[in-house]
Amino acid sequence: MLSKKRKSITGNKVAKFGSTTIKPSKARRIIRKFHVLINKRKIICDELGITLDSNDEKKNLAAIASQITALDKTQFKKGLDNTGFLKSSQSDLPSRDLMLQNLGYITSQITTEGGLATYQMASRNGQSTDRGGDSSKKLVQWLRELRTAKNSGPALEIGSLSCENAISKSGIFNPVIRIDLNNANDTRGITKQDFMLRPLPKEETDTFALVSCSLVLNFVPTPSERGEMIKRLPQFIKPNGYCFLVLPLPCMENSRYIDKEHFTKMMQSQGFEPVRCHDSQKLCYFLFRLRHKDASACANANKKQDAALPFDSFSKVKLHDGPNRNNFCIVIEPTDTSTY
Ligand SMILES: C[S@@+](CC[C@H](N)C(=O)[O-])C[C@H]1O[C@@H](n2cnc3c(N)ncnc32)[C@H](O)[C@@H]1O
Repeated sequence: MLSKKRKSITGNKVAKFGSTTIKPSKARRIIRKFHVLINKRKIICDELGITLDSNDEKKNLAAIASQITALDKTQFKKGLDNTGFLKSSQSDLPSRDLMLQNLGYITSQITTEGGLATYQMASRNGQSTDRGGDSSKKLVQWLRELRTAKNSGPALEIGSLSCENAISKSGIFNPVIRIDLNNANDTRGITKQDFMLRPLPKEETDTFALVSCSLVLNFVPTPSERGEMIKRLPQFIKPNGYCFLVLPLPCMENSRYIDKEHFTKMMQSQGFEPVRCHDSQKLCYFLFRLRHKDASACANANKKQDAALPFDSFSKVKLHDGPNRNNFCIVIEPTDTSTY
């Protein structure tokens, strides 16, 4: 019997991964919800003095559980039991009780909905269906246009969900080292590692011809942590090596605090020059090449060329205003030159 391709009610293909099948619209909802939950949790935990310094969900949940007893277990429990709480109780100035209740609610949502594993399953669905598929196809297309040779050296893919993507199959990079906070998808091909904790390369031979960071920066919870990730990137890349970055289009097109021009200046401050940029319906793709290894030297060189450019650091500055804009932001703290 011929197997029929499954479609959702809107005509979009329904993706199947292992035994899990979800519609693109549901995948989008899960991704959005997870981002909202982890961002709100970070804000509340900062306010309550609860330290979440791990990207390991189990450790985060254990940290909350251990510290909540000292704060107020009753309020936290109220939140845990109260489905739909977050929406109904939003307030500009949440009281401590409200924060604890919200934290309880967020914790229950993250736990019951499967947390990071569910989010990654939804992201994999996104890769193959409504986002136009694997984002590294664009990277490979660009590198072919740039006549990049086969076997150009090793690549590092941060936030990897599959060993079958174009970046791994093109033959341009060898080997492709794939890392992710959670390697639930492929325990052999993807190493469980937090990029922020990956040891810095000691020798240039340990660096990469390409670092790919597709839809990862938007996953990082706070503006300054995103900035720290950007600052780390050049340290892993060979001179003239590439950095491929992908962000959801609204982060670049519709934010109060960032746009493509501003983001490009941030990357330039870290020694990168822009090579390619492309918008699809939902995503914004960037390819940068590393020119200067030393960000402080690069900042000074750029400052001399154009004194108006704030190249040392990028704080939270409103660039665009309007009711329908989002608050996606990246903050780059001044580089501590003593560490160079
Ligand atoms: C939306 S998924 C994107 C996956 C894929 N690269 C793509 O383009 O579809 C984001 C992934 O980034 C991973 N991630 C976020 N921060 C990370 C970090 N510090 N180190 C490694 N992986 C990280 C998350 O675990 C998640 O699987």
